[in-house]
Amino acid sequence: MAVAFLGCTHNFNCLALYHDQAVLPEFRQSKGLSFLVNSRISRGKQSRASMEMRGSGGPMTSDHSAVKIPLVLTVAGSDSGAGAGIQADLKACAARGVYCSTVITAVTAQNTVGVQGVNIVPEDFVAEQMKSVLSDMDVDVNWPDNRELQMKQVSNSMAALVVDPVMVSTSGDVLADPSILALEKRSPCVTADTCQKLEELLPMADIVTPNLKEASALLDGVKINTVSDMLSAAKLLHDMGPRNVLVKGGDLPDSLDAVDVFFDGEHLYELRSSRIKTRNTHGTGCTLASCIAAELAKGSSMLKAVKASKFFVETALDYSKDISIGKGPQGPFDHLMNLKHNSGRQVRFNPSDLFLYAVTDSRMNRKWGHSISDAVKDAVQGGATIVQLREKDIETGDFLEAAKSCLQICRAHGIPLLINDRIDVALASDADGVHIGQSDMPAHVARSLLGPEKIIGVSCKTPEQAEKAWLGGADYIGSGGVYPTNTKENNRTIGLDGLKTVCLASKLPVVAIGGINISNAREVMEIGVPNLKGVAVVSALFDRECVLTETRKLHAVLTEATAAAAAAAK
Ligand SMILES: Nc1ncnc2c1ncn2[C@@H]1O[C@H](COP(=O)(O)OP(=O)(O)OP(=O)(O)O)[C@@H](O)[C@H]1O
Ligand SMILES: Cc1ncc(CO)c(N)n1
Ligand SMILES: [Mg+2]
Repeated sequence: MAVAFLGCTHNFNCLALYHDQAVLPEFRQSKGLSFLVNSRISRGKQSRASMEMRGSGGPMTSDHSAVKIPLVLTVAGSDSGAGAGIQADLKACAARGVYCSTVITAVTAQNTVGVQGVNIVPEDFVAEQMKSVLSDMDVDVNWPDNRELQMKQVSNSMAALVVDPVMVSTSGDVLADPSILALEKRSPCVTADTCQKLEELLPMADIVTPNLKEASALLDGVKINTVSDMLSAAKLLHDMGPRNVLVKGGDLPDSLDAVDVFFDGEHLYELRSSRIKTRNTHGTGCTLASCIAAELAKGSSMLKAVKASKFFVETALDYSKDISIGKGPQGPFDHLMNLKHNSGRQVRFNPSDLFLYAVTDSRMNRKWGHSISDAVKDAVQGGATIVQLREKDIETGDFLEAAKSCLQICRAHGIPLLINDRIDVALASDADGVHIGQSDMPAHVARSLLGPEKIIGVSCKTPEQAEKAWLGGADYIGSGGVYPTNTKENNRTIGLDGLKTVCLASKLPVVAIGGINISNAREVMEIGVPNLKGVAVVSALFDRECVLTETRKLHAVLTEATAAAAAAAK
């Protein structure tokens, strides 16, 4: 049968799924195995441009109303503790902006202590779930009765296939075959038959992602204790047929880094990230695999998907390193990176605070004989909705004193005060947060220092920087220079187009910055993207004799521009 996925209008929907023995009945021994099938981007049907457009919220389909969403389907086991398995896949895909449907192959009774039981879903019912999803969710599949044809159908209709050969978790729990669990988790924990059946699947995979124990099991028990062993294992696994191999080194003994080895059949890559010191690593493997699937579904190439996914895991582990869920040795982590926000933060950042964003400049204040606190007072009274102290040539002690007095002014008006770059000054003064640039402290480090309640803004000129800011836990993006400016040396101008590109690429609220004043603020607000929340200005307010008057004028321009935009949208 002609496979509709490749030929129909839906062909830039990508599906990822874990296969299981229900569609591969001959894999009976491997009941607990889960396999992830993914998008065929690497096989190159879609144009990258169309994938990117879809990833950013467009384009519309031919009926002009529906927004196409990248899809992932996982076929895997459920983890009642919700750190790994299906639950990890759902959270990882949600965090990556991809829809995930789920076919459940096994239900585990599991928590942070370990796996207490496994209940296998009958093969027929796994097949029924597959049929329900595949016959409906944008993959136009004609579902055959014959199991072998079903397997072919699934393989053909997916854009690519990711196989995560789940057999042994980091906790040491055996997930490959329930009969082994009943035998007190003895070692070797994976049956030869399981490996043999998996071998049959590998040639179909676009990538296989074993951890150290799983790689060893697939290679007849070969010892993998060093990075050099991992490199050899990746090559040997590649000989078993998958297009790409990722040997995950989360459990590598005595390793200061978290090292994974990637092999595409030609080049070997050692992918290193910092090893986060935390008990909360349950489900890193599932998360990595589903994140790779999600990135592929968005149109990424394989290596880029793997790198982005590794960075995602590292960032989420770092964010979650001090959360406490469960009493056992291996806790879950927070894929969406907002649990601490919700439990701790009293007043969440309000994006409308970005409306008129005043950024101070000591040189200008000196020129006009204004003290920092007088300048801030005038800006606040004139209608500034947030203030940032950007003091480049001031002693630390003076900066702290200025921050404290400005904080009193801002608090009295109920508006936030941010500190540029200096996390120490923000902490010492108890300011509301910081604004950081690309060469300052990375957002995720700032977040871990400042905790969940402080506001973090990051300057971004590109969608890639915006993505990193979001992953790092930023609350907003400052994007520019929109126009040329003298306030900042060597600052590349990105123009209104560059601003719009960053806004469209991010879910975060954005404030425009760079050369904005009362004569051009209106055209900035008129670019017509909902997450552009306001303008940030320096000289338009502070390189003027009367800060109060200038702020009032700019406030009026912005109010008019937003009212006009709202009327036009109706
Ligand atoms: N402490 C850590 N800090 C940073 N990265 C880590 C850490 N632990 C694991 N990783 C990364 O997480 C990913 C998953 O690797 P791991 O070897 O733990 O898989 P796994 O054993 O299949 O996971 P699990 O069984 O816990 O779901 C890899 O990219 C690995 O480098
Ligand atoms: C259901 C399930 N799948 C995978 C893993 C691997 O972490 C786990 N612990 N539980
Ligand atoms: Mg692990």
